[in-house]
Amino acid sequence: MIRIRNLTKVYRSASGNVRALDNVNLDIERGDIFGVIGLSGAGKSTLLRCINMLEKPTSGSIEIDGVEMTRLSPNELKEMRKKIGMIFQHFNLLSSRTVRGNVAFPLEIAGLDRETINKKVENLLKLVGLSDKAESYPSQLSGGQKQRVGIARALANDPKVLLCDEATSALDPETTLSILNLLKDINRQLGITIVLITHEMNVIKQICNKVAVIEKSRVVEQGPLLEVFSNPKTETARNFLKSITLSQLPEDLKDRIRNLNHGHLEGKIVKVGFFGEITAQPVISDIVRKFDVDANILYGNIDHIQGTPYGTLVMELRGKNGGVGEALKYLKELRLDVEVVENV
Ligand SMILES: Nc1ncnc2c1ncn2[C@@H]1O[C@H](COP(=O)(O)OP(=O)(O)OP(=O)(O)O)[C@@H](O)[C@H]1O
Repeated sequence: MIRIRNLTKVYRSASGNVRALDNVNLDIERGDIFGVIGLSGAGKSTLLRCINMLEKPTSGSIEIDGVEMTRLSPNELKEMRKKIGMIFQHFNLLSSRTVRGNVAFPLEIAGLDRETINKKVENLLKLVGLSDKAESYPSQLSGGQKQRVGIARALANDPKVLLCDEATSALDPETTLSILNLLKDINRQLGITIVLITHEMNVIKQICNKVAVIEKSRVVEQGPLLEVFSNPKTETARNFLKSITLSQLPEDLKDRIRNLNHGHLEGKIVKVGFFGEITAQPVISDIVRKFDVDANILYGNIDHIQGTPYGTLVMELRGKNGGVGEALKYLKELRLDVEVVENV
């Protein structure tokens, strides 16, 4: 569906050149919800904006449905852009138009007749759950409602692809979830391919089936979500995974750790992040047996990404003759994320 080859983008300015994308290759298939994750400045927005030619690539190829985007004439590009909807972090709505007027806007530009426009707008507002807000102005809407208008407007010309530029970054967690669920429904119901960029692993885990990790202008990992995060090969991917596995610990845990009745054995409080198959292995009883340590579980949580478990475990390990150190080494060899919270 979208085939990107050797895409390079260099911004040139008086203060010097910035290579925002360096030889990027990506394959996005029809029906994918494809997430691109990376830190600030990695090149995510540039990549998204190159897909619909809002930024002109310096070199390389972008094919959408077999059409080479970099070779289109201005008129051909205008037509092709109708097939590519886009939504933005700050919604980019027209403040002087009502919700209805905003959604109708691309249809008016496309030259459709009033009756067709009215009908389409009605259906779109129903799809995004805003039928009762048709006559409201953007300033009268919440962030989540504004993004719903953005989505309805992006879908007006029946696109095949929807590009989402940090679409939930300005929203609270609950609203984020409702917008992500709406995007998932749209993907399923209308068969629209979605490409989204984000710096938040929580967004990726919620809806994407495939992911690319972008680091300093290059795609360093890509593939099915579970494949990439079951066996992350780069520090960047590992850190994104840690952001959900080694998640925030409860406030009272520190007090509980402080109040533990410390014995005379050497001990450590360790936080272990796990993802995937490893949860099926009896790692705790393994370390107890192999290294003659005591394991006291202080906290644990478990969640699922597409049926695959992941989570965090905090435990107190105590032992003698270096047993705790050996146990930690063993856990790391199993590719678990291990962090020593405190020596006790
Ligand atoms: N118009 C521009 N002119 C010059 N440099 C630019 C321009 N747009 C982006 N850049 C630079 O290109 C690099 C990639 O920027 P880009 O916005 O694509 O990253 P990003 O991953 O989307 O970051 P963020 O999450 O902070 O938006 C950065 O170093 C940025 O400063």
